[in-house]
Amino acid sequence: MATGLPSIESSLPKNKSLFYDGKWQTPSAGQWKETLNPGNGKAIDKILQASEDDVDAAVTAAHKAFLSWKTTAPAQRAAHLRNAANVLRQHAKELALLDALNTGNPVAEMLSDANVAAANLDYFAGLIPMLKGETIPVSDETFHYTLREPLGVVARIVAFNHPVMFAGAKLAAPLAAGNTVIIKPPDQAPLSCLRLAEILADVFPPGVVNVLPGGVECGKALSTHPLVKKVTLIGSVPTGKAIQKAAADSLKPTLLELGGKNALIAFPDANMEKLVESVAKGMNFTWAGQSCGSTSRVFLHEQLHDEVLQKVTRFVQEHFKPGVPTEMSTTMGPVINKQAHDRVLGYIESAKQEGAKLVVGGKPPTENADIQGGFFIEPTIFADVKPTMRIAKEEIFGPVMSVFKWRDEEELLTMVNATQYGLTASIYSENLATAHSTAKKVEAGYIWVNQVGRHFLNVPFGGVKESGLGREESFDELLLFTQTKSVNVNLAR
Ligand SMILES: NC(=O)c1ccc[n+]([C@@H]2O[C@H](COP(=O)([O-])OP(=O)(O)OC[C@H]3O[C@@H](n4cnc5c(N)ncnc54)[C@H](O)[C@@H]3O)[C@@H](O)[C@H]2O)c1
Repeated sequence: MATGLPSIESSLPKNKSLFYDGKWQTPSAGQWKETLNPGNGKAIDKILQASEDDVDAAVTAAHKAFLSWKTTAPAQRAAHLRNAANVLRQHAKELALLDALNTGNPVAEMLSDANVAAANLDYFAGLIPMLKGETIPVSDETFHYTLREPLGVVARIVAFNHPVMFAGAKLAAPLAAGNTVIIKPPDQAPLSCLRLAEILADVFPPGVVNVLPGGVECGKALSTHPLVKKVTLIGSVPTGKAIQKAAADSLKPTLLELGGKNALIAFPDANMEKLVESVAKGMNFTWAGQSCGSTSRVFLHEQLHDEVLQKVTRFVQEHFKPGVPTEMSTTMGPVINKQAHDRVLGYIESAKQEGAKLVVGGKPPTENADIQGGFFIEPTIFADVKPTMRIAKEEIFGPVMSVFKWRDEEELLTMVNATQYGLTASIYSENLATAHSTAKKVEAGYIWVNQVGRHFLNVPFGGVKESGLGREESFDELLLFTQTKSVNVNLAR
């Protein structure tokens, strides 16, 4: 085990069931699901799964807790959130180790995840005093004002690529606004969320924070339960659509952070050194490309195409080597499971058949004996990609980069916007007029200029088109967990 990290045994959660009403509960149906280590394909443990009845019991408890949490003084709510942030920071290493073990993402890169969640808790704690209403002038005989009120029980369903970062960070805004929360961890990687429930057990009053491991049944029950007043998802477009439909029956609002097929656009005047590193890093090969924001479509102007492609290939070969995820020296992990492995290899095969040029990778690695049995795929780059190919259009969620060559700016923008997705985009140019005018024309919710991949708390994050609904990581997110009540007072004597 690498220096500075706790042991895996001491990090594992002791509880493998459901946490609600401030206690570990025995589920009604007693269904277990095996959870795997994607680094070697072996089972780690079995986790109990929440059924529809369990969801009902948990929501009822969370609703009861809501009735007192919503009237808890703002400063006191903020203190709870800040305590939670401190607890997360204290446990950052063990949580990183659990996520490395259970998702395959390299531990060195996961060390910041609990800290990002903690930063969100602190940020939203700080915003609580900003949840103010307004006075509205109408006439001399009447007085009008608004109150910002919480919604009730909020369900937050999260994806597998950063479990504890998503679970911890996504608690913050709804709790800050006075809602209670049920987290549904990713079914593939629930361990760090169970540990999170253990370490936060005494931080909040019973029923305020609840964690229900489970699969689709649990997610569906949360989306339809009448006492769940908002359902949110970090996940794929098809799941987002299923949740939206399920929530429609009770007119539940949704907040959806979904997939992406994001573009990185390089103009001829881009800074070569910055560009090469960003093309390689923007693909997030470290976690096998499994990030919604990965710039998986790279549009290189013909003047710099060959040089950039050659340099990026070298950079990728030097910097991303598949290895054991729980080792600090590892620079690239596997995909999450066999199904994802087969899907990504299927995309690689389709690209070859459709005439794209395989530049590097394209197969499972064979040279490292320590990772046999894991779901690894070499970092893969295809050049000569055409907009009609499957790898140009569909989210692969694997370590596969598609490189396009462009000449004409209008054609470039048509290609960039020819996708159902619209999450992120990155623009490289030393000419700010070029960069800003391109930023206006690209159909994406979050755009980087001369940088890639970074999130900035306080700057709204979210997608357009089918990449999602609503904005997070900002004041907008806080408001999305409130509703306005208008009070109209008659002043006539
Ligand atoms: N926009 C973002 O911020 C963001 C961040 C990370 C990942 N993602 C996206 O997430 C996807 C990968 O994650 P995934 O494979 O875990 O996604 P997924 O959609 O398969 O699952 C996400 C979550 O939804 C649950 N779920 C599945 N079907 C459901 C249903 N019918 N009703 C309710 N819940 C249901 C799952 O159990 C899981 O917890 C990619 O598309 C990726 O781009 C988006």
